[in-house]
Amino acid sequence: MVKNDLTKTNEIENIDENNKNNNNNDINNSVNKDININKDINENNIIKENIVEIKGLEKSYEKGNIKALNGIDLDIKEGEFVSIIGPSGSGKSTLLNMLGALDIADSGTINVAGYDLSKNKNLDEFRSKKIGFIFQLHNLIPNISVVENVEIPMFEGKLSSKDRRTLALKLLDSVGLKDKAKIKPTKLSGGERQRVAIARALANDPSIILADEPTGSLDSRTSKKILDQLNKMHKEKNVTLIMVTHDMNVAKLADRVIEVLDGKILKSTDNSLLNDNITIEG
Ligand SMILES: Nc1ncnc2c1ncn2[C@@H]1O[C@H](COP(=O)(O)OP(=O)(O)OP(=O)(O)O)[C@@H](O)[C@H]1O
Repeated sequence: MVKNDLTKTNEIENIDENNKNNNNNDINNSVNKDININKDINENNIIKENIVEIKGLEKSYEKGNIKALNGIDLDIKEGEFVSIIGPSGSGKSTLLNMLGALDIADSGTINVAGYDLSKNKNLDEFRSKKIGFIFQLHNLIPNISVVENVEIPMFEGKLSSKDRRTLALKLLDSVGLKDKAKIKPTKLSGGERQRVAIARALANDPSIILADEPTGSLDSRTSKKILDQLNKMHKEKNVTLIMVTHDMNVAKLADRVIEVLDGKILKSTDNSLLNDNITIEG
């Protein structure tokens, strides 16, 4: 009996010891998990630096009578998808033009992809190497072929003509238009032209794509295709995407929606967690 009791006590002690070890393991695992989570956050912080830093940006037209931007403060992280929304005349396009160095601010600072755009220096280099533009009126050149349009931004680089053509065809393939490469843009539909504009915007492997109303003139089915393309490109290439739109349903697809009013940022809404499993409605 005594022996049995002793054995039992030993067994209970062993079980207790095992439980203690298991509990310690659980605690260690959860501590390790926490450390890993913190490491991810730290790693994310290292990877996702600000690619855009804007402070107190102001821009007036008509000798100061029209205040298009009235003190914009905005940071955008590398690889972020941001939409800018607001009523007509609120300053959206002016802000996008500043981001692409298509216009110069009156005051404030604007730093994009390591270039200080307030300094008015190396802006051609910045535009050709760092930025891809997509406009509502896609600006394709009508009298050259689709593939030649896509090659235009590549002339700044060092690719041979053969490599330019190969890359342009690959980009057209990625937007589903390889078979239209040899025809003139005038023979394409609005949606197809916009997809060519997306391919062309990617041609110089930019850090940032600036899109001004990329679906503005398109029907909802074609808009869906364009938005799918933009989303795909943003996710696969980790390109920072900044898109101006009037349409809140389109704006909400972004990680963050910036609402602009009277040249100022009214509100910034983070959608990144909501949009992880997003499907775009046609
Ligand atoms: N080149 C210019 N010369 C004079 N005024 C301008 C110029 N560009 C913009 N503006 C004015 O600056 C303000 C902001 O214009 P902006 O084009 O940025 O607005 P928006 O929000 O993009 O408008 P929309 O949605 O109608 O395109 C408007 O009052 C506009 O009339």
